Amino acid sequence: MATLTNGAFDRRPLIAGNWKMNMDHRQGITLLQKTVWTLQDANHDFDRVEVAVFPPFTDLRGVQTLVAGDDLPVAYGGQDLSPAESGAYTGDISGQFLQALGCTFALVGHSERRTLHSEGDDVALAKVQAALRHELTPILCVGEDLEVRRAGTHVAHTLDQVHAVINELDAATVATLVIAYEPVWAIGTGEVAGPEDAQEMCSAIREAVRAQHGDDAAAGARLLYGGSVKANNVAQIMRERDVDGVLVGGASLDAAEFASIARFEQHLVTDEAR
Ligand SMILES: O=C[C@H](O)COP(=O)(O)O
Repeated sequence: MATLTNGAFDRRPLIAGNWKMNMDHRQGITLLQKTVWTLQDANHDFDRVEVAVFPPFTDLRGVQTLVAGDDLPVAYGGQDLSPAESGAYTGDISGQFLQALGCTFALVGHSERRTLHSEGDDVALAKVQAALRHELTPILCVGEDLEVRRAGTHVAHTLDQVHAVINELDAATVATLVIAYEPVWAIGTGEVAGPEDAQEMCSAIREAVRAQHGDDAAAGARLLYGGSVKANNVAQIMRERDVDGVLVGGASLDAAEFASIARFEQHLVTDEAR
């Protein structure tokens, strides 16, 4: 979490909740209401720390109606999108549809897509480009599995995934990109990469962006950590210099827990007071 001397963030922190294949369209509305109400009751400054949710596709229309109707200060996005625009792509959802539903973001290249749907870096690039065509901010997910981590080649492996996308984009676009480092071995397992692991990779990603696209792109790109983030470990992760936010799975299904994660600054104060 890079901060300026006046205490302002130089990149707005992003707390993102990926609901994965949980919460039907009714449950999703309730969860979102509870999450936002909890944050509003705590006077959360949504302009200072951005909050976004990633519901299943079938929830998005309801989420849009709720957010627009109640003027909720929360962003939302698709968990995936098609690399194609329209036509004979059964089961796909296009960036155009997400844009029409008011989405701000689209997750791309999540490890569950890479593993369960055999999506490689070429697909991730095509999806990032599709998102950009529709003014959606892609959140490119990258990271290594346990085998790669044990072999000690995790940095090179993850940077290959990053380069496969950023090398095909211009510097101005990369400056707006969000990249989420999610070590696969820490997703949904309760295993959390240490804050130093998150910093090691986020720093390496930022330097890779700088080497490819220069200082402005490196200063602008927001880098997230994801993998078993909870209220009780978010502060240590967010304290790291190159970590600008977190991508939360399981804990985003609990409104109080996710709200507490979004209010990570409170935990920083508490930790420092100990
Ligand atoms: O997209 C979120 C990540 O896969 C992390 O999931 P998790 O917080 O349940 O480990």
